Amino acid sequence: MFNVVFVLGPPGSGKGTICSKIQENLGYVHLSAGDLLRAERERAGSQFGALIESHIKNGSIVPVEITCSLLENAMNLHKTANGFLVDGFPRNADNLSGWSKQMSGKVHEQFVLFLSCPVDICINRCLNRGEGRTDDNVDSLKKRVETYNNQTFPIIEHFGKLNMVREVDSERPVEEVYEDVVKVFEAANQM
Ligand SMILES: Nc1ncnc2c1ncn2[C@@H]1O[C@H](COP(=O)(O)OP(=O)(O)O)[C@@H](O)[C@H]1O
Ligand SMILES: Nc1ccn([C@@H]2O[C@H](COP(=O)(O)OP(=O)(O)O)[C@@H](O)[C@H]2O)c(=O)n1
Ligand SMILES: [Mg+2]
Repeated sequence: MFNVVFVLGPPGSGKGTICSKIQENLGYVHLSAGDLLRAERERAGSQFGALIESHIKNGSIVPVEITCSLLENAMNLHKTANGFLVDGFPRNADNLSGWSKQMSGKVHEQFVLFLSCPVDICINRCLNRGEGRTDDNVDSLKKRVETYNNQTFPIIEHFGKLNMVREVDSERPVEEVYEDVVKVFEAANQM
């Protein structure tokens, strides 16, 4: 049974930044759904490259069968991890139902880390991220924020009703955000 923590929040809220610090210090393996999709897009011989790129540019969500299989394959490469940080997933109802279908009985979902940050700040962070991503431009960001508001936030609310959401204000400097995030992990694991 793999321990899983879902990490959600608007684009640019700091999911990747915080996950890499947790991975470094707490023995969880960071799996970014976006990074896995970008790697699959680049993989020679992938039949999904063009489909993935069109979703990424449009800020829409790739069908779960693709994303969930990438996540499960990556988890199987790290069988001894303390747990997995599943970053940027589940982002819509299709993601959630596909995950449940494919992963139930194989994973224990510990909690959802929700990094909350005002959207205007998030957009500025993305525009200054400097990773050369095809979706870090004003047009794509508008669509990504719309997708977040209409599809992802309802998923966070769904987990909220199950008392699974741990919200941390990620508008603050990284060190302060991280300090609070560590407390959440300590409480969950009684470290
Ligand atoms: N707490 C923070 N304060 C200021 N900048 C941040 C903070 N967290 C992340 N960043 C920066 O914002 C950008 C987006 O962060 P990232 O971790 O990629 O977010 P996400 O994965 O949620 O899109 C990066 O350039 C990162 O260095
Ligand atoms: N579960 C997911 C995660 C990302 N994606 C796609 O990948 C894009 C980038 O996701 P990301 O997690 O790397 O973006 P950030 O929130 O880190 O900025 C999203 O806008 C979607 O198009 C997806 O389709 N399904
Ligand atoms: Mg990210």
